[in-house]
Amino acid sequence: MSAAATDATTRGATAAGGGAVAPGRTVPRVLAVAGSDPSGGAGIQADLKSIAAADGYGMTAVTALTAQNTRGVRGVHVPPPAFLVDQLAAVTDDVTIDAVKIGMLGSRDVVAVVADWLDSLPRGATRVRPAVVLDPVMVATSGDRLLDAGGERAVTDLLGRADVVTPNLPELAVLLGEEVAGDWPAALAQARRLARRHDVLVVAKGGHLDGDVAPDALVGPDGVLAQVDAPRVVTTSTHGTGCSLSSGLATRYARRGDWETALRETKAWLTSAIRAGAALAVGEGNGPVDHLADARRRTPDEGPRAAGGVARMLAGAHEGVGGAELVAQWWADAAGVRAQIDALPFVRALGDGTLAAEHFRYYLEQDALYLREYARALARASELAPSRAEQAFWAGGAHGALVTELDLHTTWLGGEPRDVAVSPTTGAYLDHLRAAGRDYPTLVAAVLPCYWIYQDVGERLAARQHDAHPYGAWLATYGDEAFAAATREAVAILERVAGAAGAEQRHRMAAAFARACRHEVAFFDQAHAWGPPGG
Ligand SMILES: Nc1ncnc2c1ncn2[C@@H]1O[C@H](COP(=O)(O)OP(=O)(O)O)[C@@H](O)[C@H]1O
Ligand SMILES: Cc1ncc(COP(=O)(O)O)c(N)n1
Repeated sequence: MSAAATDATTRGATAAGGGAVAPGRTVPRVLAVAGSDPSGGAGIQADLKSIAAADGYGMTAVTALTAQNTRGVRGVHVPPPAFLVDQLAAVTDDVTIDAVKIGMLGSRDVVAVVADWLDSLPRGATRVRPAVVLDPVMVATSGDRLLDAGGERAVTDLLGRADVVTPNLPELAVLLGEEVAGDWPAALAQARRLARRHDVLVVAKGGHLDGDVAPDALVGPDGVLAQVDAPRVVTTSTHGTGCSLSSGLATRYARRGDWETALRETKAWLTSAIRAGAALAVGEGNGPVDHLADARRRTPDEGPRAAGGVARMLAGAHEGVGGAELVAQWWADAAGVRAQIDALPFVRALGDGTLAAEHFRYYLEQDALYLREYARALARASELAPSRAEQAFWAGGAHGALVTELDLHTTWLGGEPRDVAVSPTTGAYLDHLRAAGRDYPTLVAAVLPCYWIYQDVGERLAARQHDAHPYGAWLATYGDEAFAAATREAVAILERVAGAAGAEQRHRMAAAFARACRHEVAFFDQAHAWGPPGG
């Protein structure tokens, strides 16, 4: 590659994005009012894991105990409803609740307790009423009943007390007194009828339909507000998907304040959790999803439980897996974070042109700080590179970051970047690059996601460019072929280095790569998480 082409390389511009809790806001305090599943995949157990995966603080008021596993429900015990009253009062008297998820209720008496409790929650200006997501659980994935007949009728009374309701298709039909929808348009029409009848938002879920796509949609009284599609995962690990979706949604709404954003982020996370479920090898029937799969990948070097990519990668080290195969696995394991980036408010607003100027400026200023230090990491890679070609490649990348890219920032910012403070997100990413030190393979793995994820997300953003787009010229830089070529070359270097590395070294590389991917998400989200309010 020519020096000129390398100059255009590092990244057409920058990255930004998330996961972290926004400043000034606390970790959302989320209460699940639901039943217990001792096998851990559904009910309050799924809720606590989902809330944790969404960075929330989880609490539970237990409505019912079930004796169930992945194969079916053997028994249901509903404790005296008066004790649920006590549980709800104990939490409410002491804790400000940001969001509530309601799941299995079991019986009509329990529904009545929950209805009364919802009515007692604060309204008005002094204490903010929590957001309420109702998952009207009636039947388990195994086909067993989880709500008695009287409860089925009573649960309709709860609909008007919720902000969002998340029925699966059979539950939607029961709530309307209609036949189960046979296709997606019929499901959307039913969701709209339910939304109208009870003045509530409905999440229509396509999990029970067939086809390559598993669609979900946020539907209001006037129709579909947003449709969120995901690839349908071919798996039997779907025990608890409805519980997990609703509690993840409640937690993310408490943080984001926007149902569409919360649904997009929750769907991206859940798809990745469903994909990872089979590897848990829990049970013989419909197994659970792996709620914490992303978190495990984020810290693959921090514990013996490291699963998924790292486990496969370590196995690969013994089986003589080649560098290209290994790197392909790391990239496949990053599918979840790539979906998360696509779903971020910053990235969506940049794509559709509605991004607030203050948020774009915040991002550019942090990116300028990032690029100065990123260039140092690339220069260090150049210094350590074993061959002249790799030495020249990384030196070209460092030059490109300092000159081509920072010039671009200066143009967009209308002058040299201001002397702003390094944000916690930028600082954490830079610390990660510094931590690779003088270990060439780890350093190569740590700097790679900045090329690759940026190029991957950028390809989709570049396609959104048009003449009247306010960020059109910026989006066009994402489609730069020289940058795509540099990314391919960087990946080829990573494959070579991984191929030559031993098992321990491969472990360190996988960890550095996965962690840098997580930092990319946070970087793309940081203007919304830390920046000024968008106008
Ligand atoms: N095989 C699958 N692949 C991808 N997503 C799925 C799959 N099965 C269910 N989902 C998703 O899981 C969530 C729960 O869906 P669903 O199965 O319809 O509800 P429930 O678990 O309440 O029966 C939805 O977001 C749905 O799209
Ligand atoms: C205690 C309890 N609550 C809910 C469900 C529904 O599970 P799914 O999300 O698979 O429909 C369940 N099986 N057990």
